[in-house]
Amino acid sequence: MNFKIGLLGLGTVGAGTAQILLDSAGRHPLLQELEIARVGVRSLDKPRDIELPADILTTDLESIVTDPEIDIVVELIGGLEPARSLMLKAIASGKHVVTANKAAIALHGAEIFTAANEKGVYVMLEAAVGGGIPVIQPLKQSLGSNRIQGVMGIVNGTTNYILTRMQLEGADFEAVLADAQKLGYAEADPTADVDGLDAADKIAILASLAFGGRIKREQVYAEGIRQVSAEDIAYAEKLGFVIKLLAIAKREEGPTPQTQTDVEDRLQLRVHPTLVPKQHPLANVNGVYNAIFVEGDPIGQVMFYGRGAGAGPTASAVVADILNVAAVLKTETEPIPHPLLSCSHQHYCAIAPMDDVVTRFYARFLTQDSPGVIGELGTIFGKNGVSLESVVQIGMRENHAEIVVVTHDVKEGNFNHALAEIRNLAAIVSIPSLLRVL
Ligand SMILES: NC(=O)C1=CN([C@@H]2O[C@H](COP(=O)(O)OP(=O)(O)OC[C@H]3O[C@@H](n4cnc5c(N)ncnc54)[C@H](OP(=O)(O)O)[C@@H]3O)[C@@H](O)[C@H]2O)C=CC1
Ligand SMILES: N[C@@H](CC=O)C(=O)O
Ligand code: NA
Repeated sequence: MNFKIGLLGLGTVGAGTAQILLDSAGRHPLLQELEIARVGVRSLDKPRDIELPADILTTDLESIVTDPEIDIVVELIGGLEPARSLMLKAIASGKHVVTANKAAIALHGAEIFTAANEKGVYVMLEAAVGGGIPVIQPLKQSLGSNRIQGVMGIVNGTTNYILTRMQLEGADFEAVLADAQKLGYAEADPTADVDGLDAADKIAILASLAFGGRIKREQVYAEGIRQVSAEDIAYAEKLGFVIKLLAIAKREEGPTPQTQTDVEDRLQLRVHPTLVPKQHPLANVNGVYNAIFVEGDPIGQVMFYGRGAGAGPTASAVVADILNVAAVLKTETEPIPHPLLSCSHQHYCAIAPMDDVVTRFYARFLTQDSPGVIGELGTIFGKNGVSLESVVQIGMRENHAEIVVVTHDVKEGNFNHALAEIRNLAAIVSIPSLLRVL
C-alpha cells in the first residue's frame, strides 16, 4: 500500500523532509510505502540541492491540496497565509495534514482542529515545537496520565544560538543572527525569533496540550532578546546566572479538580529573557539546542532535549508525523480521530495578568554618584513590598554609578509601582536593564 504525499514547500525543512523520504534504507520500513507525489513551491527556476522529477513540482499549491490522489498534505511553506487556507482546503478535501507551522497553529489552531475533527482527519505538528525533539506526542500520549503543573523551556534555536555565542565569545548580535540565518535556523523574517514571537507561538501550543484547553495567542506575554546587552550577560555570570529566552506556562494553583470540567485554574503564559541559575538544567542548553522542562503529578520533573531547528532535526519530526498518520491509515479502515493523536478540547484557558505573576527581578540602574542613593532605592522597594536579595554598586560607567539589584519573589505589579517611583528620583539617570530571574 502506498501513501501519496503532497509536499508544500521545498525550503530548509521541505528539502530535509524530501531527503529522508527519498532515502528510506535503515529507517522504519513503513517509509518505503510513502511516496512524494507532488511538491508545491514559489519558484520553479530556483536551483535546489534535492533531485526530484521536474514534473512533480508546481506553483499551483491549491491543485495539490485538492488532488484526489493525495493522502497526506505536508505544509512546510510557513507564515499565516496562504498556509492557513491551504491547510483548511486540504482538510475539506479529506486529507490528513502534517505541519511545522507554529505561527499558523498558534493563531488559527481552533479553526484548523475544529475543521479536522469534523472531517475525521489528523493535523500533526511535532515539528512545530522543539524541532526534532519529541515533545508534542509525549504531551499527548506518554504524559497523559499526569496533571501538569508547568511547562518551561528554551524553544527558539535562533535566540539560544545568539545568546550562547554572545556569552561564550562576546560576539556581536547582528553577526551571530546572520550566521543563524545561514544555518537555516531563523524564520524567513527573523523578527519573530528575536522578539520572542516564535517562542510565544510555541508555548501557546505546548500549554494547550499540557493543560487541555485552547489558548488565545494574543494572551501570551512576549519580550525578545534585543535589549539583552553584553554588560548584563557579564554581570549575570558574576552573580551565578546565564541569560536564556524562556517560554513559561505555569498553572496557578486553584482547588484540586474533581472532574475534567471543573479545572478553572489560571495559567501564566510568558516569554522573556531570564536569568537562569547556572545549576538549573536549562542553563546548560546551548547553541541551537532546545529543551522543554515539564513538571507533572505524579511524574515529577522531566526534560526533553535536542536540536530545536535546522533541516535534518525538523524533518525528523515531520517524517515521524507522516509515519504516525500512515500507520493509522494502514490499520483503521475508517479513520476516526484517534483520541491520543487528535486535539479536541473546546474551552479556552483562563490566563493570569502579568501584574499578578510572582517572580524575581534583576535591575540595573545608572545613578548620580551621590550618597544615599542605595538607601533611597531600598526605601521605595520596601514601601512597595519588594524585598531585596542583593544590592551591589558594580562601579562607574560614563561618570555614573552603576547599581545592580536582585529581588526576592515579588508580584510584578508591586515591582512596577516601585519602578515608577524610582524613575522620578533626581539621582536616577537611567534604568538600562530589567530582567526576570528564575
Ligand atoms: N527552519 C527551521 O529550522 C524550522 C522551521 N520550522 C517551520 O517550518 C516551516 C518552513 O520553514 P523553512 O523550511 O525554514 O522555510 P523556507 O523559507 O526555507 O522554505 C519555504 C518553502 O516554501 C515555499 N513557499 C513559501 N511561500 C510560498 C507560497 N506562497 N507559494 C508557494 N510556495 C511557497 C518556498 O518556495 P521556493 O523554494 O520556491 O522559494 C520554499 O520552498 C515554517 O513554518 C517554519 O516556521 C519549524 C521548525 C524549524
Ligand atoms: N526559527 C525557529 C525555527 C524552529 O522552530 C527557531 O529558531 O527555533
Ligand atoms: Na518537536
